[in-house]
Amino acid sequence: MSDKITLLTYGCNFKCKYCFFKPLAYKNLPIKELYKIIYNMMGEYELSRIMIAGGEPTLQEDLPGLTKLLDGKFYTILSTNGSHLLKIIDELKVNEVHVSLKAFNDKKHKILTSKSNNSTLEAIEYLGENKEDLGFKVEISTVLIPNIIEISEIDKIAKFIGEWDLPYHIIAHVPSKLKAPRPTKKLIEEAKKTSKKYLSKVSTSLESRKHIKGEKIII
Ligand SMILES: C[S@@+](CC[C@H](N)C(=O)[O-])C[C@H]1O[C@@H](n2cnc3c(N)ncnc32)[C@H](O)[C@@H]1O
Ligand code: SF4
Repeated sequence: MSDKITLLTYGCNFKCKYCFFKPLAYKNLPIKELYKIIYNMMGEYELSRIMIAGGEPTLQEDLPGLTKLLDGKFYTILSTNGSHLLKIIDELKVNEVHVSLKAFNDKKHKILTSKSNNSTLEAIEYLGENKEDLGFKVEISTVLIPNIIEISEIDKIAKFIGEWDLPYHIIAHVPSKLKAPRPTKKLIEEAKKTSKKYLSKVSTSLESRKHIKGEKIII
């Protein structure tokens, strides 16, 4: 049993063609009730880390309130597409924020997600400029998709975030809706090598975050 759970929030403002998030059903829970469930699980399962993802968690009105309730009791990681992050950033109480930048080229971004990357780039710029004063760690990530988001795009993203030397995580595409394959180990290693030209901290899904098949907790 892992010490980490992922809270999946419902709804998203992007329509990423490759997104593997498939909500089958959801419950509308007041944050205090949700917190009570999590708190009870903490004792039972030795939980210490919570990832808040989705869907797009920053669209949930009471996300800052939830992070305040979790603050100090759990190590909390927010996973976001970054587009609404600046609207709530001052109210968040989290330990890490992971921003996924789907593409640097805006035309590509619009084709892939249905939205411009302007607000995500703005959020990353803010995180970079203020990284010493944020009070949480930051990580930027990109899904490497053969023939769609390739080395040239990773190179542009790494160069952009290189200005602030933000930690970068390269995620291997998991085929779901989009019929593109998984990148090969060679391609992932090449993407890492390219990013290392600009960044001191680059990780890939080859090294971390393996999803354990069949292990699910549903609230
Ligand atoms: C499902 S999203 C939820 C959080 C937020 N909406 C976002 O996009 O960052 C969580 C992470 O999964 C990644 N992701 C989504 N579909 C994927 C796929 N088919 N293969 C690999 N990663 C994927 C996203 O890029 C993001 O980094
Ligand atoms: S922003 Fe995140 S949740 Fe929304 S469609 Fe894209 S990958 Fe899926």
